[in-house]
Amino acid sequence: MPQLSSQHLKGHRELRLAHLALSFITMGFVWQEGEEETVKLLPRNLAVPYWEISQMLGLPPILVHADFVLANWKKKNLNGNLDTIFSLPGGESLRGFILVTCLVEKAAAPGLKVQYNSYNLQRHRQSRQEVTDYVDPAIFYAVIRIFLSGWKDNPAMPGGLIYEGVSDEPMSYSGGSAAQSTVLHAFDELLTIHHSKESTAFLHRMRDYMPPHHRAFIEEIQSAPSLKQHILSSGNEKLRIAYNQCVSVLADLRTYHIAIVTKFIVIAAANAKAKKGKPSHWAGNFQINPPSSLQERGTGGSGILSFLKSVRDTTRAGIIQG
Ligand code: HEM
Repeated sequence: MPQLSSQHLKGHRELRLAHLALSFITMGFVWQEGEEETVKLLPRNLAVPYWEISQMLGLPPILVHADFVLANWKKKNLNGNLDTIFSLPGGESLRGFILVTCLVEKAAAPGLKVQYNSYNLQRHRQSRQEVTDYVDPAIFYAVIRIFLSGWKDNPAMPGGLIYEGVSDEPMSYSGGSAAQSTVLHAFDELLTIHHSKESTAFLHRMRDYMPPHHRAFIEEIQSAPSLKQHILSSGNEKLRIAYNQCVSVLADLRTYHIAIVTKFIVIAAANAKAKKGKPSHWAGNFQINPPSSLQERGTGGSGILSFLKSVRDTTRAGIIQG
């Protein structure tokens, strides 16, 4: 592959498309042999343009949620049906995972506009239910997940990755995760939800994987006068009830997400372990060979269930008592 030049790219859209393309090529290159034969060096013909484009966009040189989901869709036909632009192994399940997550983002958009209310969060929850319809947990666990993994806090790549022609020192970056989605960060800030120190540290680190203007949007909500404080000092019962509804639905959404993660990771891990080495060790066309380094951790690198439960519980603790 010749070394690509980033000089001819014009405007934000072309840069985002280039980041998306190089991210998919990089994840495919790094994880093509599974977790056993991981590479230690990204060749310069890939690393140099990837680094330059990432610098221009203020994004890290790894696949992020803003690539994988937010930029990776196109209209399939005039009816507006969607398709992904780039793919990795995982077939229809991968397509379902990307597009359903994309629809969850879309469902959240009205909630991020001024008419913030619990109805929008309900819609957010409904669209998430489709993950179970379109994504096979066995394929998600054994085939898709590894390609979203990063080279930070990952025992399969403890030394990170050298970006040849950029630096001689290896660099470490977390993998793609919906924890990098702006949506729940924005809801948390709007409702003044305080998570534990450890969870906050992880979630704030995930903000470094967002496009800079997404991060700025969250910070702007954070620095604005507190909605919760206003409700508390107003003594207005209707406002308190409306606020509490929002907090409850956000906590319910997180409970639902925990159920999804249990199905797609915890139960899928147990099933994969039980089948290991057996001839039935196939899901559709894909052989089940799940990465062991990801058994306990999310692709973003978190210790999964304790983190998700803590975040759900601190959300619920935001309720204003009457
Ligand atoms: C098969 C479906 C899904 C699985 C297996 C899954 C798994 C996970 C895992 C393991 C984490 C922990 C962070 C990490 O280390 O990556 C996480 C966090 C998170 N996920 Fe998902 N996820 C799924 C679908 C979604 C969807 C559709 C969304 C919606 C945009 C979403 C939003 C989030 C958010 C916002 C967090 C951060 C924790 C929080 O704020 O509650 N996830 N997910």
